[in-house]
Parts: sequence; structure tokens; C-alpha cells
Amino acid sequence: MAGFAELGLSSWLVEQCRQLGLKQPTPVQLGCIPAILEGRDCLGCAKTGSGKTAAFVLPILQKLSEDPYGIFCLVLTPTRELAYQIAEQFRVLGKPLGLKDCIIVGGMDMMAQALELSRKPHVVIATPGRLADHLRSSSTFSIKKIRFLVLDEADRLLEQGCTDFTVDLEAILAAVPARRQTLLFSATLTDTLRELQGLATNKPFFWEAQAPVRTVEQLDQRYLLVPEKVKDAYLVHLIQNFQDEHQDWSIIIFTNTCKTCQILCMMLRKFGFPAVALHSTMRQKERFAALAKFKSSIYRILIATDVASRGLDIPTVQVVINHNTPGLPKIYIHRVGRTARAGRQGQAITLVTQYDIHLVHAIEEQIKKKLEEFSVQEADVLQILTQVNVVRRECEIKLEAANFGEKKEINKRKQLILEGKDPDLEAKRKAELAKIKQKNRRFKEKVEQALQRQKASRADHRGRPPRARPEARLAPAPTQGPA
Ligand SMILES: Nc1ncnc2c1ncn2[C@@H]1O[C@H](COP(=O)(O)OP(=O)(O)OP(=O)(O)O)[C@@H](O)[C@H]1O
Repeated sequence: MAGFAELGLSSWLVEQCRQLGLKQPTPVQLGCIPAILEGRDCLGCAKTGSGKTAAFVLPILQKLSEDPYGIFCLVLTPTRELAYQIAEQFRVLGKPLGLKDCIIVGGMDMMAQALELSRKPHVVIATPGRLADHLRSSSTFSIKKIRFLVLDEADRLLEQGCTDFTVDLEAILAAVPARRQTLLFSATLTDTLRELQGLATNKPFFWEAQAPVRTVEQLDQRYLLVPEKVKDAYLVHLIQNFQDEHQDWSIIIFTNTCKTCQILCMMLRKFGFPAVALHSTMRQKERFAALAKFKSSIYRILIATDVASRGLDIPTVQVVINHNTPGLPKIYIHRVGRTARAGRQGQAITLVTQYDIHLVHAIEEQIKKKLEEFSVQEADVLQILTQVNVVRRECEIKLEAANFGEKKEINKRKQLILEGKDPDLEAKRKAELAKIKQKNRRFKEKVEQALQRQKASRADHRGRPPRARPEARLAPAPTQGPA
């Protein structure tokens, strides 16, 4: 198998890899590094934890060492934490170059960032919103001459999710040169391939890992069917068992809202578990502090919303628990990909209520693998049921008294003012964006319905009725009220 040197990387970079313990290139690195060194655009789609970051960082550093100037490379990424993680990889691998990098993300001081940008760093790693703000408000830097544009988690940057990057991306794309190399990476790139291909037009090289299953083999994937009302008792039971059976452990629990995230964190702490929360309504400094404490195992449990579902590389994570079944299979793929990274073992347990069975089927269809049932001693769960429900209620009351929702609004407004924006104008802009999104959604739905009708009428023509939906594989468990 080819080593890093055979891929065309210089000896100093091969030595950097060796020092970091990267002995052999991973398949995505084997595929993409030579193409990037050749000057081609690249779309790299490989499973979570397979080394996509180094697949773009290494060839960029090589090209930078041949012709160093600032700003040479711009990396865009959907979350702030991920921006810091990517910067770290550039710093470590590019140390012999004396690499200057600059991180441009929301929630941090804008003036300090503007100053850093004006010093022409070699590499800028940014979230789209904040970089677009700088482009609109400052003329002290330029990205007109960048040689590389990287979109990490490219499909997320292009989709219209709860944070819509499209307007900011347009502003950024208008400011970068047409003659550049564009590199797009994600574990779920194929879902938005058509949109992405429009961005990478310079002899694009598409690399996709060929595998029958879309999640990693070393990942043990389970579901646990739980009645909605007793979910938290199951969660406490799972964690207690895991803590009893393992010495050195770390768990990430994903939730669907910031409020649930906060309540679960309070609740688990009341039970004496070392838990810390990470969600978008926390101040940025608190977010970084929480992640740092989890990474250094001061806290063993990270309870997070989907701000942590993509890209974060924390090798010690052995288990991912989905407190809610993700509504989209690709969110599932990224969430469970926080464990079993770089060849390690890992386990993912998804709590599934009677209302979520169709979501599990959609996930299984996408990942091309059936989840197995995780069994627990229900009698043990019943024993703690009342206590868990009482503690949860106490936490809810405490959070309501602390005006969590209101504080969230106030924090948002404060942040906007700090960023030099008018909160009311921003609210108007958001409302307009939401309207456009809703219009787009309706349009998409109409198209889908028309396609369905076409399909059905074709099936009628052939005299075959459309296929009936398969029976739900998971039978709903009996609902159990709190004792
Ligand atoms: N050639 C290699 N040999 C061994 N380990 C590697 C190699 N390349 C990268 N790694 C390690 O693998 C881990 C995962 O890499 P990385 O974070 O780049 O994954 P990814 O493919 O971007 O995952 P995700 O899709 O979740 O973002 C990192 O800890 C990284 O240091």
C-alpha cells in the first residue's frame, strides 16, 4: 500500500504525519491527495472518522509551502467548534512552515477578528455567517486571491436547514476568485451532489468510499423501544449500567432541542453523573469550556444538540445515545459517527418511541443496515421510574423559573448588538428568509406530489397496483404512565 511519500507529499509533511502517528494514508487520503496536488477540484465522500480533514489539509500545506502568501486558503465549516478543530490540524501539521491561521466564527470579538484578517493569515477557517459579516463591513482584507476554497461538511453548508447558510455563502462566493481549487468534503456528500457539482468545475475529481453500509463496520448500532413518557428513566438506567461496567468511558447524548439538552444535563447531574451541556443558546465561551472539559474527561457525559453532530473528533467517545430518533437519516449518520472513529470500536443506542418507528425504517434504508434491539432489564428501569420523573419535573420548574426561553431571546439580542447588528432588522430578515424557505418547501412538495401521481398512473397502466407499504417491523411497546 502507498505511503504518504508515494502520494507526492514532501518529506517534511511525511515526517509531520509520522510524528502525529499517521502511518499509512486512509483510503480517502489515498484517493484525494494526488488529485488535489495535480490541481484538480475534489469532492470527497467518505465515512465519518475516516480522515477527511487531513485529506485536504496535507495537500494544501504542500502547495502553500511552494508559494506562501496570505490569504492562501479559505475553509468554511458549519459550526464554530469544528472551525477550531480544523485550525488545530492545520497548526499541528503546518508547524514547520510557521503557518499563520485565523479563525472567524460568530460569538467572538469582531474587532479582534478584523485585525487578524488584516494581517494576511495563510489560512482562514470560518463559519459562513461571520465571514460574510466581515466581507460586508470591512475592506481591510481580501479573499480575491485565495488559491483554495474548502467546504467541510459541504452538504450541510448548502442545504437549507435550521441555520440557512445560502445567503452568506453567496456573498462569500462572490468575493473569491473564479480561478481557484475547490474542495468539498462530507460523509453524506451524495445527498446534495448536484448542487455541489456546480461549485467544483475545475476537472472535478469525485472520490466516494465504496461500501455496502454507510456507517462504519466497528460501530454496534442498536435501538431501544421505549414509551415516550418513561424515556428518561431508560436513559438514566443506560448510563448507570455503563458507568458500573466501564472504567474509562465517555458518552455523547444527542437531544432535539436546547431546552431538553439543558434539562437532561441538570437531571443527570442531580443523579450524580458528570454531565455537561453543549447547545446553541449557551454563550460561545461556555460552549468552548464545556467541550474542553469533556475532551479532557473532566466530564464524562456530553449532552448536546446537533451543533455537535458533525465533524467533532473526540477519540475517547465509546457510546452515542440518541435521546430522540433523528428525523433525517443523514443526521443519524453524523451523530453516531462521533464514536467508532479511526478504526476504534463504538456503540450507538437510539431511543425509539412508538411515534418514531417510521424514522428508524428510513434510517435503516439509508444506511443499508438493520439496527439491532438493545435489551434492558425493565424491572430495574421501573424501580427508578418515579424518582427520575420527580427529578425531571424539578429541573423543568427550575429552568422555567430561570426564564430559559426569555434568556435565550435576550442573549440572542445581546449577541447581535455586540456584532454591530440591529436585532429588529435581523428578525425581519429572518422572517423573510423563513417565508422564502416555506415557499420553496411548498414548491418541492408540489413537485414530489406530481411525481408520485405520475408514478402511480404509470403503475396503473402496467396493470400493477403500487406496492403496499411494508408492515412496521417494530411493534410499539405498551405505553406506561409515570408511577
Ligand atoms: N492516516 C491516518 N492514520 C491514522 N489516523 C488518522 C489518519 N488520518 C486521520 N487520522 C485520525 O482519524 C481521526 C478522524 O479524522 P477526521 O476528523 O479527519 O475524520 P472525518 O473523516 O473528517 O470525520 P467526520 O465525517 O466525522 O468529520 C482523527 O483523530 C485523525 O487524527
